[in-house]
Amino acid sequence: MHLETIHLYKSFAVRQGQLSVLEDINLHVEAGEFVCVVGASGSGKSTLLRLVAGLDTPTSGLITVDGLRVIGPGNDRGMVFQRYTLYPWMTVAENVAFGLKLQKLPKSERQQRVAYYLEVVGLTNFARALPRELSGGMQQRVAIARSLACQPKILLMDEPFGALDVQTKETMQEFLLDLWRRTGTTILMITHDVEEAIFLSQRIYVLTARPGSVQREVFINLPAERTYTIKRQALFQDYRDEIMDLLREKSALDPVID
Ligand SMILES: Nc1ncnc2c1ncn2[C@@H]1O[C@H](COP(=O)(O)OP(=O)(O)OP(=O)(O)O)[C@@H](O)[C@H]1O
Repeated sequence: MHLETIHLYKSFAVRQGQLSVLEDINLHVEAGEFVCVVGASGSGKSTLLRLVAGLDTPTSGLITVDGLRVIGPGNDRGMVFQRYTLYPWMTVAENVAFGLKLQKLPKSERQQRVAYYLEVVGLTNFARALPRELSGGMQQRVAIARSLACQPKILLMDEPFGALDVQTKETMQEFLLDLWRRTGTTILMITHDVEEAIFLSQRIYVLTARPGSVQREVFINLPAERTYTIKRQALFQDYRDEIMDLLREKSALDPVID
C-alpha cells in the first residue's frame, strides 16, 4: 500500500471569487503506518480527506493509491466520519454487513466477517442491538468495524472522536492504537487535537492556516506501546510545544478572513 498526493490544490467557487483551501499538498502514507494531519480550524483538513476518499475532486494535482489515480470512492479506502453515520433502523451486525452486501459477498462470508470485526472492536455481545442502545464511543467502534469489514487498504478517519466527551475520547484513542497494532491497518487521520495526533501516530503533517499547505512533517519517536501516561513524558511535551508553536505562528501571520 502506498498512498500519495502530488501537488494537490483545491479551491471552491464562492460569491467573492475563488477560495483557495489547499495549496500544493504533497504527502504519502505507507503500508501499516498511522499518519495524522493536524491544522487549525478551516485549514482544509476535511477537504483533504474528502479528496483522498474520492468524495470530491482536486482543482489540480493527483492522488494515487498503489500508483493508480483516485477518481472516486472505492473499496480500497474506508472512511470513518466524526458524526455517527450508522443506519438507526439496522442492528449493529446489519450495519457492519452493509458494505459487504453492496459488494455482493456470499452470505456465509458476510457473517464470518461481521463476527470477526465485531470481535475486533469488542462488540460481539451487541450484534443485535440498535445503534441508539449504544454509547457514542460504542457507535464509533461499530463505524470502525463497518469500514474494516470491507478490508480497505487504508482507513481514512475524519476527527473520529471529535464528538465524544473527554474520558470516552481517551478510551477510544487507546482502543484505536491497540486495534492498529493488532491488525496492522494503515491509517490516515485528521484532527485538530495535537495531543491526540502525537499519542496515536508515527508521523504528523502540520498544515498552515488556510490555504492549507504542509508546513512541517514531524516524526514521532515514541515507543509503539503507548498508554496515557506517556503524555506526561518530556519528549511528548516537546512534540506538543513544537507543533503548537507552528500552529500559533502561522495563524498569527495569516489571519483567516471570513
Ligand atoms: N463546498 C465548499 N464550498 C465552499 N467552501 C468550502 C466548501 N467546503 C469547504 N469550504 C471552505 O474550505 C475551508 C476549509 O474547510 P475544511 O472543512 O476542509 O476545514 P477543516 O480544517 O476541516 O476545518 P475544521 O477543523 O473546522 O473542521 C473553509 O473555509 C470552508 O468554509
